[in-house]
Amino acid sequence: MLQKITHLTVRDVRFPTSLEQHGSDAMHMDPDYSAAYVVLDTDSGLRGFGLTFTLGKGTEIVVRAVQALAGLVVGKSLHHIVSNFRGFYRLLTSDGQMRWLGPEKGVIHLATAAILNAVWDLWARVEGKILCRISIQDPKQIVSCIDFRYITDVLTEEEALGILVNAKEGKQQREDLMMNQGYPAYTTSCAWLGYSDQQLKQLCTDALQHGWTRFKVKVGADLEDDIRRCRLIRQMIGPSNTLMIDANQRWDVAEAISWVTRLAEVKPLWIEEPTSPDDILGHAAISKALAPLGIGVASGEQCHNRVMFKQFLQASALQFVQIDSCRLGSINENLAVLLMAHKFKVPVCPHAGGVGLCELVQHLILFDYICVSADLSGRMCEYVDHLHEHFTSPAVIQNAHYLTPKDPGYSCEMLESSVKRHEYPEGDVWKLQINK
Ligand SMILES: C[C@H](O)[C@@H](O)[C@@H](O)[C@H](O)C(=O)O
Ligand SMILES: [Mg+2]
Repeated sequence: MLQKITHLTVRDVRFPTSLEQHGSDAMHMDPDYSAAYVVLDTDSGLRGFGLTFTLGKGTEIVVRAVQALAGLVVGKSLHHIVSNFRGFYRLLTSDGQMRWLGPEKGVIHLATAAILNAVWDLWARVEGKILCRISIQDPKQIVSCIDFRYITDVLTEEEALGILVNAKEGKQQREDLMMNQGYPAYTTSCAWLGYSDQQLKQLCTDALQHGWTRFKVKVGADLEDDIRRCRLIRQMIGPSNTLMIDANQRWDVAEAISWVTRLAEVKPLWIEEPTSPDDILGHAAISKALAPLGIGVASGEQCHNRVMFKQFLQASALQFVQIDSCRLGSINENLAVLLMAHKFKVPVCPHAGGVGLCELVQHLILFDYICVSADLSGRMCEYVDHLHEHFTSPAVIQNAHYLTPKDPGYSCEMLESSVKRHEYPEGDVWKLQINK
């Protein structure tokens, strides 16, 4: 069976997380974690599920962008797509008219991610495997999914293949380790910017009891508040646990350096998104200034494509690469970034949280460890404890590690009942909000 894609559905699904300021940071004070949620139907009856993450308003624009791309997908067979996955990636990203809307950035790229995530999910389901196991199979197949256009000055197809072939050694032990112990995670759930000190303390106490050892705190709106909150959390977690801070692009370059210098006393491992996500040289300047303080720079959740990541790496502007499963063009583009990060010896610590991001990115980080980096030092994947109950195969955390997923696919199928209730604006949850 060729698994012909007969239909694409896309829905606007929003969760009112802003009501309790979950997810709030110095630039996004009231996010409603949302998704453009894609379902692909096939003639075999099997379906593929994918999504891209948004913050509420504007999700309808991403939905329209997915609809605009749908004609490139419907009617194709999965067999046809995956036998030339690079070509299919290009088809979606290089349409002679629609590429003007990007290229490979912004709404059109988020839409591409949602569709491609669903295609990867379908592929894994057809093979009856969890997603990361699909890509673990054969290095040649992996590189055939990557579009090397614009990055061959840093990574050629042959080099990529070399990295994957070299990493074959010890693969079984790494797979076993992931099965038994899982992938190390950190939590961002304790210290969103809108949380009170009391809430922060309570959540931190609970997290410590559950075995968390790595914590991220939102900063950037008010320096005195940041000093107080960071001292509080450092005091609670003690000197040997890990603390990271995240400013979500709030500062100019000089301001970032002076602000973070004031926070150096709490010994953060990294400052995340100190300034505009497009300012590669700005990040390089900040990295250079903070290196003597032992603070690295992390970014990636709004780094819009592999070309940007290439330049960040070339300019030594990042010490931690934060791939995102919905910002880049799905697994195809993330594979390119994982391989470039490996070449530059920069650890990958993915962005997750939101809605569905933990479910998706856990597959990518497993792939990274098993097939590319073979290394866990300095590496961890973000975890946020919200909205997992809406998925049919939610990410599972045990002892602050992501356990290897079990069900075939890419783990982002939502419960139909949840989708119905949260569909915007006609779902019950929103009808209630709107009528308040
Ligand atoms: C608006 C969102 O919650 C962001 O604050 C979040 O993705 C954050 O930057 C993170 O690193 O988890
Ligand atoms: Mg962040």
